[in-house]
Amino acid sequence: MLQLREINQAYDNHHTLWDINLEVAQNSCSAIVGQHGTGKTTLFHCILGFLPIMSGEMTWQPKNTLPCSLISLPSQQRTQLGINYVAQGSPIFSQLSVEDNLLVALKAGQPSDRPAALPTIIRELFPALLVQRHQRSGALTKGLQGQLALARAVITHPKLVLLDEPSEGLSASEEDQLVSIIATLTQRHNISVLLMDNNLAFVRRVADTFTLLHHGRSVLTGTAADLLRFGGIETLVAGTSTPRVM
Ligand SMILES: Nc1ncnc2c1ncn2[C@@H]1O[C@H](COP(=O)(O)OP(=O)(O)OP(=O)(O)O)[C@@H](O)[C@H]1O
Repeated sequence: MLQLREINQAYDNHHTLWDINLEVAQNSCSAIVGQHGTGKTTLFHCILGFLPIMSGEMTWQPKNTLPCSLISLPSQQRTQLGINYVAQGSPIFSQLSVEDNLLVALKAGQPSDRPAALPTIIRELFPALLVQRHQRSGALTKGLQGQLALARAVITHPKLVLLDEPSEGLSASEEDQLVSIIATLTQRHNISVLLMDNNLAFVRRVADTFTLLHHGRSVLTGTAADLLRFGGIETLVAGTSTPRVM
């Protein structure tokens, strides 16, 4: 549904992304891994339209629609096409209740005369948030704040959601919940996921495919099972070795 071909990007004269190819399929979760400063955030920002690219093509084609190029579209139009984003650190309105956080996100995505009730996707995927719906959001655990940020992003049924380091700081049980939520999003709700995360154990559990970025280049792609086959990815992602596969 999203296809990137030969994407190049530079901050002034600092060439950051080099000939990046990437595909996110319908009903799938894809992961980008790579050491700090290798260009993961920059790539996300190019997809979201926050940053211009120098060259390359980005084609958007959800199921049963004609392909369109994202390149010339401003970020707001990309959101309207169904591309949503959860930035790092679970961005929420911490002074508002859980329910108000969700309703604000819902109202932002639909005409104001619609009744404001929490949709099924929230009831089905985030039962723990419903239990705490009157709680001040800033008082939630880190894991539930992450769930709330994700719930805000999917409440309007986007087609693709980009997640920045979603497993960061989660306990084992919070990570289990997130794996299950993402599987349900992709398989039952037709919302594909593109995430960046260097927690490779998490990536193996949650993703169908991965792309390894190294110094702004995609040096390895494969299925999540392939992550186990290639030795040394942990040290590469941690920045303590150089890639053997180019
Ligand atoms: N606004 C900016 N202006 C100039 N250079 C930038 C800017 N943002 C990032 N860079 C540079 O671009 C390169 C890629 O940074 P980026 O943040 O995309 O990497 P990352 O893989 O997301 O890193 P991290 O895992 O630490 O978030 C780095 O060399 C960084 O210093």
